[in-house]
Amino acid sequence: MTKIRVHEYAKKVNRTSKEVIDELAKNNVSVSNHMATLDSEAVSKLDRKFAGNTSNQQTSKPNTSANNTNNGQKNNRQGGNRPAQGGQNRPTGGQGGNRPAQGGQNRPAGGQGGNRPAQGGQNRPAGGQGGNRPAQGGQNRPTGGQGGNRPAQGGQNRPGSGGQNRPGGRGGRPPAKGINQGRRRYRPAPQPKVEQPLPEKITFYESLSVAELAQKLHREPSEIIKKLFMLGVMATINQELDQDAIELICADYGVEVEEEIRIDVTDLEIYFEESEETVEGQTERPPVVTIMGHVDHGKTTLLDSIRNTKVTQGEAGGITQHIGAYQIEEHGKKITFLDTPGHAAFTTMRARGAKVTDLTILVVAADDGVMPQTIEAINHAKAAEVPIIVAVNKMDKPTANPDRVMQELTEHGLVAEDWGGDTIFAPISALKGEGIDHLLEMVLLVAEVGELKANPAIRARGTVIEAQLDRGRGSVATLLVQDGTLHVGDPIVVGNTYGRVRAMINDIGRRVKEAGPSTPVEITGLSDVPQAGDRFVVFEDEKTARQIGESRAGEALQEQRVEKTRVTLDNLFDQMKQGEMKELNLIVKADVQGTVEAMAASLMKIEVEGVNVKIIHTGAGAINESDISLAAASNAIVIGFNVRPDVNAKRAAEEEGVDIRQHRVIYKVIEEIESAMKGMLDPEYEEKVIGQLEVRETFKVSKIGTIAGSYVTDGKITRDSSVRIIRDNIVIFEGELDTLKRFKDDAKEVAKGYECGVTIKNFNDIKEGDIIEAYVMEEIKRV
Ligand SMILES: Nc1nc2c(ncn2[C@@H]2O[C@H](COP(=O)(O)OP(=O)(O)OP(=O)(O)O)[C@@H](O)[C@H]2O)c(=O)[nH]1
Repeated sequence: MTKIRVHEYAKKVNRTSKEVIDELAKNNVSVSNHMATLDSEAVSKLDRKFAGNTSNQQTSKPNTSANNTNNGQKNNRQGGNRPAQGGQNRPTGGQGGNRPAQGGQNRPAGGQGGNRPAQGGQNRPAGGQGGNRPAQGGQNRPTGGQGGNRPAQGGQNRPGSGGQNRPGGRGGRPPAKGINQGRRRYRPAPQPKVEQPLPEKITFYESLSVAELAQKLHREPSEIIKKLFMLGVMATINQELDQDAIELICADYGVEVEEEIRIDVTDLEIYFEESEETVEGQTERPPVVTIMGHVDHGKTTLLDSIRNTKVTQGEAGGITQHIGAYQIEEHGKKITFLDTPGHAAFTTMRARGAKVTDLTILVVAADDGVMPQTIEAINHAKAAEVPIIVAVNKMDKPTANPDRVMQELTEHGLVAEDWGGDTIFAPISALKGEGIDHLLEMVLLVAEVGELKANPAIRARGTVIEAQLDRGRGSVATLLVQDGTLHVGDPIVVGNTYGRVRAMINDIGRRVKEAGPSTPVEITGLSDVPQAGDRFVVFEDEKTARQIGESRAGEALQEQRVEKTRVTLDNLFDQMKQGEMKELNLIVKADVQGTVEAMAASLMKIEVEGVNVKIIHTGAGAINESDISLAAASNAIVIGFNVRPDVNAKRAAEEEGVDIRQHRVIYKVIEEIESAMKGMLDPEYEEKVIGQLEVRETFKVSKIGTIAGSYVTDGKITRDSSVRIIRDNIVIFEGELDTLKRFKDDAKEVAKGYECGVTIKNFNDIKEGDIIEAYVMEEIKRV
């Protein structure tokens, strides 16, 4: 037998040389040092002490892990050291019990370990692991190497044993991560769910989906769906619930619900609403007056007369600038006049929802009496609910007949005070400046009754009177401050534009630093040119103004794309159904007054439940721009009987989306309105050109006629198309397609780039070079 040295034996039994030497000493074997050789007797003595445990000793030494795995599986002592490890040692019934085959006992000692050098040893500083993994490789994986790569195998990883099995081994991998089996097994045991308490109150905006409601109530969506089901509502998790459903569910849980009201900060109108803050501190403000009337009755003369007599006092030649509005002082009280020619501005502004006028002066020439535009003006003012003062002008003229004016106006609902009515009539001569003072006093009187108030302490808000692009100064806008005080430097949003008030000029061309309620001023500093009638609002800082201005500009662009839904006969019924229409406003124009009256009377008789017909204006003569602007402002339909819209009216109607209906037979008008109100208008069709063909050859076939061998140059042609034959840019025939063939077969349609044979019903005179236009009639969807 070969001799073995002390250190060799020590190594073999995994002890230190010193331990071996000590043991030898105990057995009275004396050795000088670790290099000493041992005889067989000494070895057998040592074996009694060490040999039986060789493997144990090896595995139990954490630092000698390289050897450990070899023996791990059959190592009994290991269990003692590491209670949870190893197949044999599984104290937890679940695992061990489930996997009897796993333990090291079942395996030939060392077999596995031998296959898995990489596993236990190097990767697992805790040497015992080798013992922990009897199932690896051996059982499940015949190839040991593989086993080594799959540290999470086996029952060891089961809940409860996992921690023990993985004393930081696996080269630092978190337990079971990245291993499919392991992942599932590591899932903590399902715990009974603790229900979160219900909230006391929830809020919502417009609607909530089932999932959102569940989240707000801290409940599972399935629970909500069940409840809805019990309430007779079948819902899915993404289904939107309306207010009723939300309230029902919340009532069931005893949770309070509140609908959020969100304010659209970009809607400038909201800043015009009175609040406690704005009402408190309100003081009297000057009235804002417009002047209306028939052509040549003296509007401009009156405006000039007032301005010259009042504004220029002390401001000799002061008016260098015309800003579209001016302010005068009468008896210490100010009056603001909107100096806009005619009533165009008045109506455009109202069409845009701006109410700027507190009262209107209706100028009627005493020598001419009530004329069509006088009536229009009355109707405009009435529709806007603005009080009217009648200025009976040209009283200086010998032909003046104020009584006639009074008489005529009575027919339009304006009855003079002297005659028992409540309309103020002021006889004037605009040219001579007579009666102006009295007129202004009357204005102040009406204003007083109106209790016009504003709060000069708040941030300014108001309306654009006019605006344009000035070469030198950029965007220039005349604003009427309606509430608050406007200052130079104020961050401002005007319509869809914004900026900072750079400079302010008042109505007499002076630079001012601030402008209070009812004051017109011209400002510069806007990023773009606003439109007359646009609202403006001052904001606390420039950032807010910019944000709101920019988002309004974006919205405006969007809106341009989606045309405004004005009432038309086509959408009337829908609007009625949606409850948006209670009154159908009509403007009736006809060739002669008699017809106008007859038509108005018949229209008034139309009875359809839910809607009243209201005729807001009638007149003899062509449909003009003023009719359109009144219609746009009042959401009315214009009916023309034997009259047509003039060019401007046509353009305006297109721009504003006003519906004009032209007829020649009275009963047709009545019928159309009535059926529109009942939602029974016949469908309307629109022609849609779908393709174009070029005739390249023709063939005459007896019995069939002329076949046009054609090439589709654009779009397509379908079997049911109507066709138009165009020769030298002139339509020579319009009719139906008879046959459409590709080679010899009938074709349903032939697209661009293909040839086809075409015959046309009742038309054989087709020639080479003719163009065939194919079109279909499509039903127009009613908006
Ligand atoms: N005699 C007399 N003529 C007047 C009076 N007021 C206006 N006129 C004259 O009537 C004509 C028309 O006056 P304007 O002020 O231009 O009338 P308007 O209503 O502004 O007319 P349009 O701007 O065309 O709508 C002018 O020639 C005026 O001089 C008045 O009080 N007496």
